[in-house]
Amino acid sequence: MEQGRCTAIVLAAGQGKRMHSKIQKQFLEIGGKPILYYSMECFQKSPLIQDIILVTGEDMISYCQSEIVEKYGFTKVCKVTAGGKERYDSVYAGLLCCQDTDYVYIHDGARPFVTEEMIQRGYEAVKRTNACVMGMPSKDTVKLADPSGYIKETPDRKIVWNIQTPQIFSYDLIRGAYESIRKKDMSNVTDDAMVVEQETGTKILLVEGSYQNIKITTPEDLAVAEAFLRY
Ligand SMILES: Nc1ccn([C@@H]2O[C@H](COP(=O)(O)OP(=O)(O)OP(=O)(O)O)[C@@H](O)[C@H]2O)c(=O)n1
Ligand SMILES: C[C@](O)(CO)[C@H](O)COP(=O)(O)O
Repeated sequence: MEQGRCTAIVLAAGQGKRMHSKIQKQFLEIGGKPILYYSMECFQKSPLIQDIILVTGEDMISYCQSEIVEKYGFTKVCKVTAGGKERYDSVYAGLLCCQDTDYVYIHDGARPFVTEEMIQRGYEAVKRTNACVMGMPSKDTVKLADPSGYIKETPDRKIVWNIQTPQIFSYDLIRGAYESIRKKDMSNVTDDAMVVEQETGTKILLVEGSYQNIKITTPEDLAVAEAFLRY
């Protein structure tokens, strides 16, 4: 069976405000290498991925080119491009750079623990469904709050998942969904699945990621990440 062409869009244009560090978190080091290095390395190694588009801040493009792409030999990178103010602006910038691709893996550069097995699981799922996202069943009980901070509802934990990246879609589907939603208010959009949910009738499959596939967001996540590297 012919293999579909896959492009990874790796997002590294965020400011990392919740990390409170001088350097944007994706460039902070864990295990002696930038956080961004680890997911780039995984997509570089995966035989399923043909191209990588790295999205970063306008002022970090030349740094990424020399200190990430060239330094670590990420030969699959076909474009380092400027992102936008919000995550969804950066995703859209990445989508505009895709060429002749069948599937896109949209991945947070702040999630260093993506694995080749996850990329494989995502590929098998997206070929069947056109849309899938990595996640894990919630280990905690989840409450929905009312505007005053009281519990409004407790969803059945058996159907609650915490969502991760990569989020994987057929290119035409995600590009069309983004084109359509960009004309509207996007302020509630926090992941790519939401764009497909809101703009299309496509059912999106939940695929097991891993409990290690954390998004490095706040300072204590750095200690957890260092521990995972030694694990
Ligand atoms: N305008 C943006 C915002 C986020 N991201 C990327 O999207 C991923 C997930 O976003 P998040 O963890 O929220 O990163 P930041 O926006 O950098 O963090 P914060 O919200 O704390 O500022 C990160 O890899 C981040 O670099 C991006 O490419 N462009
Ligand atoms: C896409 C995401 O990583 C899924 O959990 C998450 O929604 C990104 O949110 P953030 O506020 O941009 O970190």
